[in-house]
Amino acid sequence: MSVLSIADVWVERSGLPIVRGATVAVASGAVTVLLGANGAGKTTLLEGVSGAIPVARGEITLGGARIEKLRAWRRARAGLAHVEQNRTVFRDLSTEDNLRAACGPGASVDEVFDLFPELRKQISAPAGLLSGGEQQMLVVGRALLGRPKVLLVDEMSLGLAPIVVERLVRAVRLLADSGVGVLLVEQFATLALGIADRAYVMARGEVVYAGDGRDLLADESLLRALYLGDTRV
Ligand SMILES: Nc1ncnc2c1ncn2[C@@H]1O[C@H](COP(=O)(O)OP(=O)(O)OP(=O)(O)O)[C@@H](O)[C@H]1O
Repeated sequence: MSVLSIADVWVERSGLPIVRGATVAVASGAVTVLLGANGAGKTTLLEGVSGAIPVARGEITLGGARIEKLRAWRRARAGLAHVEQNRTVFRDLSTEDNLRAACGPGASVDEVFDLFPELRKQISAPAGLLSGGEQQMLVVGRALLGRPKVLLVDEMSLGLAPIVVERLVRAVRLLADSGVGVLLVEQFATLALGIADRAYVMARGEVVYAGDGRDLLADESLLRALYLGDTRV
């Protein structure tokens, strides 16, 4: 049973259809990866789902309720968290205060420190002085403190060293194991598929593959063909 269901969703930018009829299902307690070449429409789809930009057509259901017409903050309140591509923290606030500002009812900053012990060591440091990887951990941590049902994560690896990306991807897997439904857009395809339950590939605004993450990981030529947008495979 999907906690987030995206059905035949179309999203436009400057009047052009960028996402064309995408259908994606995200289950609780699972990692669903969304792959595709640059410009395929992954970011646009996530922004349509979170409400950052409007959806032109289609249905989005979160926990059984339709959300595609709600404003972004209402979708967030309904349990949808969006970690956007350009990580932003309150640079002058400490690590701890960044987290406290994001704490939802019943949530504790210790949950984030348990997931990312390296942040505990920087508890009093201004967030602007953290490394890129630590700032990304903080962004993910802030999102989880809102107790989301679903976490949309857009290329958290941007500009980070592979070892740090691996660390973040493992943490995302743990979040899913705790019950959150994760939709992960990631340019490190094999790394993401390594923790994924289900995978989708987009090409030129359309979903061209939907299937088991492990199947795709095991079939490199299929993955390559999908990235090139060859929908005949
Ligand atoms: N404001 C805009 N007006 C028109 N087209 C746009 C606008 N913004 C983005 N696009 C186009 O939309 C397409 C999809 O972009 P999007 O960022 O969603 O792709 P993506 O799959 O996330 O790729 P990337 O990995 O590069 O972020 C691209 O071809 C891009 O040029």
